[in-house]
Amino acid sequence: MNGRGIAVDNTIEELRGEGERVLEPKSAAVDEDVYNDDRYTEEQFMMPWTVSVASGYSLLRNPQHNKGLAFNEKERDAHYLRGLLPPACVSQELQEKKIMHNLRQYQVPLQRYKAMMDLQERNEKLFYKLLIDHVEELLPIVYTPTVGEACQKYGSIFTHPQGLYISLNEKGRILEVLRNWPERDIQVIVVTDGERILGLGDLGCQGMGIPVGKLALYTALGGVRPSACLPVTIDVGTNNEQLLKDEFYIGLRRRRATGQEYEELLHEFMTAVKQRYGEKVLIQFEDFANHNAFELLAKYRKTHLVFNDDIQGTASVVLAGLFAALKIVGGTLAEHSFLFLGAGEAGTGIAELIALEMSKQTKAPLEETRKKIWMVDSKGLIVSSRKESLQHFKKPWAHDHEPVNNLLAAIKAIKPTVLIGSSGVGKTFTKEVVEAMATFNEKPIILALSNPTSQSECTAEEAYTWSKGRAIFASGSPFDPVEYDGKIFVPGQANNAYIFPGFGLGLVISGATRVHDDMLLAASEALAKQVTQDYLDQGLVYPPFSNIRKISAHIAANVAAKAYELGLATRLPCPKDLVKHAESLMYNPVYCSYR
Ligand SMILES: NC(=O)C1=CN([C@@H]2O[C@H](COP(=O)(O)OP(=O)(O)OC[C@H]3O[C@@H](n4cnc5c(N)ncnc54)[C@H](OP(=O)(O)O)[C@@H]3O)[C@@H](O)[C@H]2O)C=CC1
Ligand SMILES: CC(=O)C(=O)O
Ligand SMILES: [Mg+2]
Repeated sequence: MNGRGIAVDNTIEELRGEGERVLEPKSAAVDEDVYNDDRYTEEQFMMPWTVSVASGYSLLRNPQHNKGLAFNEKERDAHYLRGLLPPACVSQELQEKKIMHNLRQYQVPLQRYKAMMDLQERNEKLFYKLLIDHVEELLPIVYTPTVGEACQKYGSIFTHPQGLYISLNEKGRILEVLRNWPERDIQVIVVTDGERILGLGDLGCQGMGIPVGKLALYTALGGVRPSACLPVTIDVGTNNEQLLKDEFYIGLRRRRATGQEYEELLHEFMTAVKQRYGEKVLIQFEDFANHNAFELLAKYRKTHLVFNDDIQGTASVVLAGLFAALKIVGGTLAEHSFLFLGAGEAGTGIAELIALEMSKQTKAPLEETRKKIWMVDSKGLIVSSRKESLQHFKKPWAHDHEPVNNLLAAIKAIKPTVLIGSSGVGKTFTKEVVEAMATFNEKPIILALSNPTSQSECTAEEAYTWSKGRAIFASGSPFDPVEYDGKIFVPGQANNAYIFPGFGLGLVISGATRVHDDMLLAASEALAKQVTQDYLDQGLVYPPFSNIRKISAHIAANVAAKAYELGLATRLPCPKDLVKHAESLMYNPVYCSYR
């Protein structure tokens, strides 16, 4: 809020008590230095004045309440806006039309990103209205792939802070830092430490673009109120040499803290969050490196409402895509075999959920169903002879087999029906790889999950062309439809953005206190049900994002139902119609009328 307010309010009353000067608006003549700005120098201390009643000039600069030219005549009179706006009064629809027109003039995606972030800071309702009404066009801007570039350049494009930065400097004072955030009723926190931002590696403090983007989707796609969302970046340093040398870098200039120093900061954060916001705040871990991600999830899932989007959200979205894909290619999960390129958070998280679902369907033990799933990491196929040296999360996937040192050889040896890319390395599904998949599968299922687009294992065009139009393809970042052999192929977007907004909404509306794996399965089923025969006929295994709010309501309802069934819900009794209930609670960014 701007410091040149016209109202005297509680804040000022408090300051009055502290013996500070009081603003008297009536005396604010233009030639008078009422704020004493001229008098103060950098060496002297002064109070940063603010007002808390949003009216007049400060109302126009309050993103939650600002409507810009959409303030009507009555509101302009009642709220001291006369003269602060040009005479035209316009509708929200016209504002949307204008912004879309302006956005489309920008050729560079990053310019669109900046324009969207500026809008979010200026007029929140218009930002969300735009995002909801133009979701397919704007998702690639506020989310992958453009958000990746924004994080890489965050320091140079930084104009105003978004979210909460908690660095090692704040150790011992994290609760105090949380109290600095203006909102008290937080329902969802997305937190990163910036170490594995998409497939772009360690971006340190500049990873903030990800929690900000994910939470924008929580609101636009899942209907969680923006004021209930808190983006957090934990800055423990960065090992990215380029950023450490970059004069515009916004984070701590030190190498990453590890071990006890890291754990203590994270523990203080987790404790402070519960203390400040209670038991039912959802903490979504996002884009942590795998050496921390699995441990954080295992440690805090017993004491907090936590969800790792990369491990669990991705698993749920891929399983949903597989449910739909099986309707096209036939067979049950257990009748298929799976090969992953990349055995990290995404890869092993997906594999574990597939194995769990297979085990539920066939009643076979998990150790058996896991044997249908194979993984290749940077050292080749994960096999028993490597077990000793493997990270703990890879061990369940070390099956008996000769060593195989590359993907193509592994495909030829395993003959999978499903190939999933989750290595973060682009262009790894080569022509030979896709052709090999198409040799022994009539309809190979190929998912190139790595983000952003530059890291995608292959493009949609490559998948369709090299498989001669036979691949069932989806990718983490979006690709345009492809024409091959006179037919249009529409690739799906296998991205956890389908899951986490509805999943989180389900937890919030049921008042869930813990996340259970069965809730992930419930989310997958709900999403897969939204893939109609029409979409399947086009080879689409995910519904279009244009229906996402309806989809999210169904996911939320299924997740909430599971929470009630498992006795993990606290908002009792369970509403009769959970879909309607979810829909009724979704944030709707239409302008309010001001008295
Ligand atoms: N579409 C979606 O919704 C999501 C997509 N992703 C994307 O998935 C990617 C991976 O994320 P995540 O699993 O968290 O990352 P991790 O770092 O946890 O895992 C990466 C894995 O890839 C392996 N790998 C790296 N390079 C190669 C290579 N050249 N050949 C074979 N394997 C390799 C690594 O092997 P090693 O262990 O040997 O180093 C590791 O097993 C990212 O691009 C991310 O954006 C992630 C979450 C959701
Ligand atoms: C989509 C996502 O969460 C990732 O790429 O990390
Ligand atoms: Mg992620």
